[in-house]
Amino acid sequence: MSTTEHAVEAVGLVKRRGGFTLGPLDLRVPRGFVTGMVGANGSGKTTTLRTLLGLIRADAGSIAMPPMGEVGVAFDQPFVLPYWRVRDAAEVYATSRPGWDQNWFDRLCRRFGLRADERVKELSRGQGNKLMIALAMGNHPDLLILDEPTSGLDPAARADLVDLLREHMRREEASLLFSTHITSDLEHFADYLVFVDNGQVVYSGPLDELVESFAYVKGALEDLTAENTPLIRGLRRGQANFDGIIPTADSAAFGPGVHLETPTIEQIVVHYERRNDEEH
Ligand SMILES: Nc1ncnc2c1ncn2[C@@H]1O[C@H](COP(=O)(O)OP(=O)(O)OP(=O)(O)O)[C@@H](O)[C@H]1O
Repeated sequence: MSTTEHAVEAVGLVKRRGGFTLGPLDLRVPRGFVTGMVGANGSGKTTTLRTLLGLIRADAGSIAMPPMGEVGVAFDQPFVLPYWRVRDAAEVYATSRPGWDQNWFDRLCRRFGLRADERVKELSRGQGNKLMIALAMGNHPDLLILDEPTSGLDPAARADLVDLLREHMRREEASLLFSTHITSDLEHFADYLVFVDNGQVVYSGPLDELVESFAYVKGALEDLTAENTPLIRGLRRGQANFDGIIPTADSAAFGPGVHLETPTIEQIVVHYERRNDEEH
């Protein structure tokens, strides 16, 4: 086991796909913590994860991470064949994953409501996701990389998955990197955040620091001035009011009538990604 403080470290990573370029970007996943990855559709989250894992080849950059057999991986496009039964998928994984724990996999299947004799092609999208997660976790990997693990899951199943991942993370060495569009999955769960926008990492660091560095601002249109308007990211003007986010350091530029509050992650992501009204 490596003693470095990062479970994954990529430097100067570049991947070109059609007209899209990912990077150059640096990415570090702290060992022993939960790192969430957010970004708009097409911003490059899946490309980043696949490139880190060597599933697609990087055009430039260096990547340090454990060997594939020791990493638990789940993508929304399954690595399993449609005519396999759940138990066949487990057999294949058992031969390629050091430390495969069949009892643990069976327990995960029971928890997820998956039957060993069910065929992969007969699973719903959510059940397919659960199977991929059970397979990914079947050998208690130190590093889990999950691409949108909660998509397609109903609210109870989502909450249960987050609980399961929390239990997994109690192990000292466990590290988790996962992408999501459901920012509420990150609240009270992720320690670090990687925010990808148009192929670039625009933030990578502690989640708390990101939340503290922005304020959600809401006020009447007459409170907007030539000085404070350019400070607002994702400015949205309604009939009488506006909202957006600003760097916390710029709070003093807004008068007492303007309401400032700690933003949710969703507010940061939504306002960061949206263009200001006048740019539409
Ligand atoms: N197989 C491919 N060939 C060419 N271009 C691709 C391929 N897959 C993805 N792309 C392009 O790479 C870009 C990033 O896609 P990617 O799937 O990484 O985004 P994402 O952030 O995971 O999006 P989403 O949230 O919708 O899953 C997109 O613009 C897409 O068009």
